[in-house]
Amino acid sequence: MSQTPTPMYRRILVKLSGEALMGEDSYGINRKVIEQIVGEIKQVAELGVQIGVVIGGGNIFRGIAPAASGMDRATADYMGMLATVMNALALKDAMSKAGLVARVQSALAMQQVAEPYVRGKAMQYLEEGKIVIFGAGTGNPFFTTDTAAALRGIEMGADVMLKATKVDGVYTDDPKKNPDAVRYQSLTFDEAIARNLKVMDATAFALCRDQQFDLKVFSIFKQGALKRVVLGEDEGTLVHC
Ligand SMILES: Nc1ncnc2c1ncn2[C@@H]1O[C@H](COP(=O)(O)OP(=O)(O)OP(=O)(O)O)[C@@H](O)[C@H]1O
Ligand SMILES: O=c1ccn([C@@H]2O[C@H](COP(=O)(O)O)[C@@H](O)[C@H]2O)c(=O)[nH]1
Repeated sequence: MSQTPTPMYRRILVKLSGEALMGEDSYGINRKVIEQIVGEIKQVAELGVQIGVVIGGGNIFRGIAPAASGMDRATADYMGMLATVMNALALKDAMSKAGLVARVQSALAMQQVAEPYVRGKAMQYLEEGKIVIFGAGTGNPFFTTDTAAALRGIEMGADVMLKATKVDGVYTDDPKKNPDAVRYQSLTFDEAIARNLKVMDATAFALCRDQQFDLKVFSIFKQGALKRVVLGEDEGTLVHC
């Protein structure tokens, strides 16, 4: 009989790129992709790891995108936050279909659609083995869902933030734009900030650094990568204090 491997973490906060949900499409949520991502998360849930998820909204709307140009920035940011709630609902639906129990909590009040964010309740769900999806980012304009992920992860007492994105780690430059960029095995938050690495915004890096909350960046499109990260195997880039 094969033994269940021991995870490195008891509780994790996964930041899921909204853009990743598009797959090869130019907008929105690709059904196959969301099912595949849920499959990756399920593998980790089956290890008994407690999982919180913050989802981005870049596949639908960003406050700084061309579609928002000419708009009041705060209004555009609220639209971006609403986009993340749409993604959160789609993710919960896909999780339920895959046999996972998940709850959505929103940082913006919309009681007919999602529970409000209540820290104690979210912690209770995690203890019960339910996956908690945090929608609407921080609930404040001028922030990003990366910062929301750092914030919720720290509030939840998670062991680590796992940034599941389209690239397989942190590079010396954006690997989508610069083919000569080289991947880091690990680096410090101070290095990431000083080198202005755009894989995550500086506010999120600084919050992680100040609260000593480690970050792993890895590709959600690489099969089994999330599980390998959770098992402490060599995968992605570690950003630490
Ligand atoms: N130095 C770097 N190393 C790695 N990726 C980088 C770097 N600089 C920029 N990037 C880009 O950052 C992206 C990762 O960010 P992420 O997937 O979270 O995007 P996002 O804009 O926050 O998405 P969303 O808003 O949809 O959640 C990668 O797709 C990559 O192209
Ligand atoms: O705390 C937050 C989080 C997000 N926003 C707005 O939502 C979009 C989408 O989030 P991404 O992190 O880019 O995926 C973002 O561009 C902001 O406009 C926010 O205002 N506050």
